Amino acid sequence: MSSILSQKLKVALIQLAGSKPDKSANLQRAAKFIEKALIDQPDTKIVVLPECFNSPYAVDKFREYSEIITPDSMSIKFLSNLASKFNIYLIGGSIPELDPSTDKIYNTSIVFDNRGKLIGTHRKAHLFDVDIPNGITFKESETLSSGDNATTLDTKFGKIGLGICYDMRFPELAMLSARKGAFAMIYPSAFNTVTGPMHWHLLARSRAVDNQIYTMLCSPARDNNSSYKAYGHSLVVNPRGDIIAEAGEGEEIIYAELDPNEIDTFRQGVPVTKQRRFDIYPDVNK
Ligand SMILES: NC(=O)CC(=O)C(=O)O
Repeated sequence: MSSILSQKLKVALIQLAGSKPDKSANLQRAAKFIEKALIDQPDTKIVVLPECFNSPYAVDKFREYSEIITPDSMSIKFLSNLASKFNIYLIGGSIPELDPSTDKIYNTSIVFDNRGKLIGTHRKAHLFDVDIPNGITFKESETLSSGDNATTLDTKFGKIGLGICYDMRFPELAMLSARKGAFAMIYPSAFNTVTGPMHWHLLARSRAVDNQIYTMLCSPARDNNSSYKAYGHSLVVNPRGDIIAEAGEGEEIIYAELDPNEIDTFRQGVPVTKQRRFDIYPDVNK
């Protein structure tokens, strides 16, 4: 039986410093860290950047920093060149996207193959609208619109599912990608110092165990002077729910090797993927 992951696969998650007002400087910083990752681990095949890695994560800034997604837009061109230069699949975190046909803004992840081709986008489907007393109030929907799709993409190693940050609280997206055969869910993210300690590890491990796949969460580094204090702790979790790589709070790169054998062995030992009872929950049989 062939595995849903075609080979052992080295990945790098770049926990970049919180983005500064200058978008081009943020892109250059991402380039510097991608280059470092490839020097440290030359056979890295997938690199992940954080949510809003080149723009402030702030409701009143999304429109100002937004880009129309075309081959010539600043972030697309820049990341496409990096992906082909370093021969990597690049999960380009997320950027604020302007849809010119509706004038709506989305929080959109952009993904490139190793030749620099944009192979997919994911618009954050669940907006982070929360109000936790004595904690945090944030309302993305003041300026963002939500995407309407679950996203699963083909790579030459197998399929990956994509979500952005708050999307990981909704198991359905991961479940749909896993059902389509994804070997991993990748979430460019930016939890904060209130919700991070509560749920970050729990959600990453849950989505991995629910589906017996890898999960990767890539956060910005914490900036204590920022109004939004990112949690950090970028993570890679294996299909058994073990954390196999974890960052601290500062700027750093974490590395992991994904192994098809880990998926296959655990799925054979605990065969939940074959034991589902769609007869008793036909409404989730998609
Ligand atoms: N920032 C987010 O989208 C999500 C988050 O911080 C949380 O779910 O907690």
